[in-house]
Amino acid sequence: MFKSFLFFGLQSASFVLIYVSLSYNQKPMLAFANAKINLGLHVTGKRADGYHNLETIFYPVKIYDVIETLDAEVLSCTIRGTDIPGDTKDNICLRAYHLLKNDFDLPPQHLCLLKNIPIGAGLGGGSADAAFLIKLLNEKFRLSLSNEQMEDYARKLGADCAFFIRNEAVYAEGKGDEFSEVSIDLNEYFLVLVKPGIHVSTAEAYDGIKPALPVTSLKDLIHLPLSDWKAELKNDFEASVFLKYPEIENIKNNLYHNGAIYASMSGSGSCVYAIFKSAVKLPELERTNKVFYNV
Ligand SMILES: C[C@](O)(CO)[C@H](O)COP(=O)(O)OP(=O)(O)OC[C@H]1O[C@@H](n2ccc(N)nc2=O)[C@H](O)[C@@H]1O
Ligand SMILES: Nc1ncnc2c1ncn2[C@@H]1O[C@H](COP(=O)(O)OP(=O)(O)OP(=O)(O)O)[C@@H](O)[C@H]1O
Repeated sequence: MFKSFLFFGLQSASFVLIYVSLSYNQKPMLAFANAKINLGLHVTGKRADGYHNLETIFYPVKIYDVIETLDAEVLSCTIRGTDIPGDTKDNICLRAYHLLKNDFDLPPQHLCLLKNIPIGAGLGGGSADAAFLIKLLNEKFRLSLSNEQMEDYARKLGADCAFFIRNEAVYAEGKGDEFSEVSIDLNEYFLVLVKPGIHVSTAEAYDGIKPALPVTSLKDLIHLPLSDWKAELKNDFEASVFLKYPEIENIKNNLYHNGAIYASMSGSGSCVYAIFKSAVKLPELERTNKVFYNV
């Protein structure tokens, strides 16, 4: 029910954006920026630049923001949907525009963002918006940037932003922006995301971590059968975040109780995802959380 409502909402919003574009006599330039989850996450060391080294598998999931860019007299940005904390002028979409504008003669744009991906959830929503806008501007203004060049721009905006340029499952290391191929496909499973009403700050979550080298790298662990992931695949953020917010651990336990093959917090939280063999309905979790089915 929620999913069809969401689908209808996104569809109608897209039609409105397309209608606005056409009435301005412009080709509609829309992007659907999806979220990600982390399949395992090891924080392996503290870096001299204040960031942390990590290893993780990024996996794209089907929850979307919608972004449109329109020619305009002056640069502006409108946000609809979920409220984003902070000032609109600091939105990462505007930062992405300015980054490209430094190197290319871009005309002013009106950026429209329909925000749907939960914020402070470990789903990389802000990073996705920025990466998809870079791809959109590259296409609209025929900048001829390669994926590598767009990844270099994205890296400047956020540690996990570069992933969304290619937007395929990858093994990531370094700050989360150095990639190698990994062959993983969860299409035959039913993925569920649970977002409690808790906002976890990424910087704070990193502060709560004591980095350590893993006994076995995720590069190897990820090839274990899915049934072994529960015992082997860990997210290092869980210990400190669960201590502060036991509700998040309860969600993970509830998902296992309901038959999940694997459940984990994504990134620095607060979102928890679960992999099921087939479709499920979780009314108990829906009472106090936002639940996204079949993502
Ligand atoms: C937790 C993850 O979602 C896992 O995928 C990401 O590492 C977060 O990446 P992100 O949101 O793109 O992070 P950024 O916006 O670049 O950084 C936010 C803050 O998180 C901390 N940070 C982030 C990434 C990283 N590898 N080490 C860090 O210590 C830093 O304090 C930084 O100031
Ligand atoms: N377009 C945007 N969408 C979401 N957040 C944005 C955006 N632009 C700026 N921000 C700021 O970024 C912060 C969180 O971003 P984001 O949603 O990427 O974090 P997250 O859900 O913790 O994911 P992750 O840590 O995995 O990147 C918000 O507090 C908000 O102030």
